[in-house]
This record gives sequence, C-alpha cells and structure tokens, in this order.
Amino acid sequence: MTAVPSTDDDVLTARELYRFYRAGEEETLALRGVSLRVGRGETVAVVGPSGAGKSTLLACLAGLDEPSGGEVRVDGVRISHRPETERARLRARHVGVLLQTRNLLPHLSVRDNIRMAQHAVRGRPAMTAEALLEQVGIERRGRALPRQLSGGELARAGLAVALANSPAVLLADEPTGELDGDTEQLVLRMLRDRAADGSAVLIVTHSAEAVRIADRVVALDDGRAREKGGRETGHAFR
Ligand SMILES: Nc1ncnc2c1ncn2[C@@H]1O[C@H](COP(=O)(O)OP(=O)(O)OP(=O)(O)O)[C@@H](O)[C@H]1O
Repeated sequence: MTAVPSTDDDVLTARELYRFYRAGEEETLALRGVSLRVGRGETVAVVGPSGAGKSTLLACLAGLDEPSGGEVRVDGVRISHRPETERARLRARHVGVLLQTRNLLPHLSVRDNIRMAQHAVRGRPAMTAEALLEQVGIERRGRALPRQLSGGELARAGLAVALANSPAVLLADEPTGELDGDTEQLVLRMLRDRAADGSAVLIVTHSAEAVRIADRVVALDDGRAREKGGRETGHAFR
C-alpha cells in the first residue's frame, strides 16, 4: 500500500483491483487499479466520499465479490478468481467480516451463529462461544435471535461472530456507524486487540475515532486509492 515492497508479513494484499459494473445501459468502473497491503498486526482505515468504491473494495477483499481484474490474497492464499463455494470456504477459514448489514443468520441464536462461524476452524477454536459472548458484553443474550436484540447488542453479536474463527484478516464496513459511545469504544478496542494478536485489520469508516486508532489511512476516491499524505497506492507493486 506504500512504496515499500510487499513482505512476508503481509496478510492481506490486493494488486491492481478493477471492478466494472454494468446495469442496463449504465457502466461504472467502481475500482480503477487499487493496490494495497495490510501487514500482520496492522490496522488500516479506508476513507472516502460516498460512491468512492469502499464497499466494493471490501467485498472484493472478503471474496464476497469478484474483481473484474487484479488479485486478492489472504494469509498467503489467493481468494479472488475462484468459484463462489471456494471463496466461501477460504473466507470461513481466514477472514472475519463485520458488515453494515450485520453478519448474522436470522434464524439462529447468537450462540449458534458463533458456533457456525467456528465450523471452519481447524482444531479447537481459540475462544468458546461463551467466552466470546462475555468479551463483547452480551453473555446473557446467547439464546436470543438477532431480531430480539437492540442495535448495540446486535453490533456486539456481529463482532463476536466476526472474531469467532480468530481470523488472520478482519474486514469491517462502518463498524461504528450509529452506535452509542460505549459500544463504539468496545468495537474499536476489540478490533485493535485483534490486530495486537497478529491479524491484519482493515476498517472502512467515516468515523474520526476509527481513523484515530488506525496505523495507516488509505483514501479512496473515484475508484482510486491513495495513502493519506502519500502517493497513489497502485504504484506499490511496480
Ligand atoms: N451492484 C452494483 N451495480 C452497479 N453499480 C454499482 C453496484 N454496486 C456499486 N455500484 C456503483 O459503484 C460505485 C461504488 O459504490 P460503493 O458502494 O462501493 O461506494 P462506497 O464508497 O461504499 O459508497 P457509500 O459510502 O455511499 O457506501 C458507485 O458509483 C455505485 O453506484
């Protein structure tokens, strides 16, 4: 993401990502050659105006969407340009995703959502569902269905699910939008803790608080990424 060459410590790398949308007559180039990397233990904030391509970028990084061109690697494994089922398998093993729309299955209790996310973990998960519930402060809500939770509880449950597989890469889309101060602080602290444990954390955000906790900030504008105060990130790998 900087002029520094990528290293073995890079857990998340994107090279020259393009994403082209066609809807009827309308064509949009949402990503125009975005390259970035996030190292082990690093937190990167991605900022930019509405329509800049932030959600598109995050979806491509998570393997939820396929870039039209370029490559994404998580934990040393290419996740882009694979069938959807393969991407889902790799995501379940290597990636935690915290989405605006929440990452919970509506018909499962919070505890079962966590257990489901732990399914892909090899061996024993680092933390039990109970321990995760406690860590995010909703230990009494494990049996509740997502629709029975308040907004703050829902955010905490989503965080527990995103962390359930101890992901090497944690991707968060506006994780603090519309949260009360306490919940915002908890979410940011846990994202930081995850990075301190060695994950690569990337946060798409408008929040000044989230930007403040980031090690680096990447500005996305009209599908192009630029390290804040730096050069266009597409040059990083040239
Ligand atoms: N499924 C789609 N089909 C067609 N165009 C799309 C699609 N998804 C996004 N776009 C377009 O791609 C561009 C980038 O959208 P994206 O949602 O990634 O921006 P964003 O930076 O996340 O915006 P916001 O901050 O408002 O959420 C926009 O011009 C948008 O209209």
